[in-house]
Amino acid sequence: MDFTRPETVLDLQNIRNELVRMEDTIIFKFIERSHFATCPSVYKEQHPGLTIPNFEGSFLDWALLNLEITQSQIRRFESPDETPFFPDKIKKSFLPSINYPQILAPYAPEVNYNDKIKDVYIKNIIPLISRKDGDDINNFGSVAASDIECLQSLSRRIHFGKFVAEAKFQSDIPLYTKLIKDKDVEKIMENITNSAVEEKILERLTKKAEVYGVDPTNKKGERRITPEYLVKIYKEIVIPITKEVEVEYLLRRLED
Ligand SMILES: O=C(O)C(=O)C[C@]1(C(=O)O)C=C[C@@H](O)C=C1
Repeated sequence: MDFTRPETVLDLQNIRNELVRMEDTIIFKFIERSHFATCPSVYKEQHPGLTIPNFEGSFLDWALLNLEITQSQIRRFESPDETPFFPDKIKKSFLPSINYPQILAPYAPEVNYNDKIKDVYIKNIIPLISRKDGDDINNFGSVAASDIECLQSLSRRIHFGKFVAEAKFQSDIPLYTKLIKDKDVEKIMENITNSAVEEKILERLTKKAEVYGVDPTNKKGERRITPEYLVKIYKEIVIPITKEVEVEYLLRRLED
């Protein structure tokens, strides 16, 4: 997807193709995380043995924040498809800015579901994809590094809802203008929902998890990711939060 060419970015078919490609990224990131135990200590603030000088948050927060500070300096978050977890703490790059054309509405960076994504990832996704319950002291760094990759992939996928929403708005401006003026959240939700597309996604994910989730040379047929869990994560978390992003983006679309 070329963010310097708005016509390609707002083509709903192109957006959906990009979402399909992101499924592969997310599955492989989950498979990486599945080699480790749940490691609850990584997510606790001020955890004994894992306290970080002059820092209030968890080990994961510290790692994610410091990575984002570095990534912001190489312009990661200038790209309209990237949303930081620490928008107030990232820095300006020393590189010249890339002048991306304005594709989304100016308030788009304020539509940020990363706190919710991080919460639900820790509470609901980690228990489904980890190898076993418990801490694994020697792997805290690897776990945090793997979590960051899972979180950034989920965040990019879910916030792509902004492009979907903009494309849908452009495809029927009179309809969405009316619904937005009426603040009719239910009707907006109904209009952005395409159940056939959702079903196709879940069907495809089942197949992908069956193929990618198992090492074909493993005689025991052990699974690294199960189709049921992957479908559950998409059905109950990824798609619903993407739709929340779409609705929040649309509700503000008539702002000056
Ligand atoms: O493809 C769309 O039209 C979207 O809005 C994206 C998405 C998704 O999250 O994958 C969300 C809502 C639709 O019901 C179908 C799919």
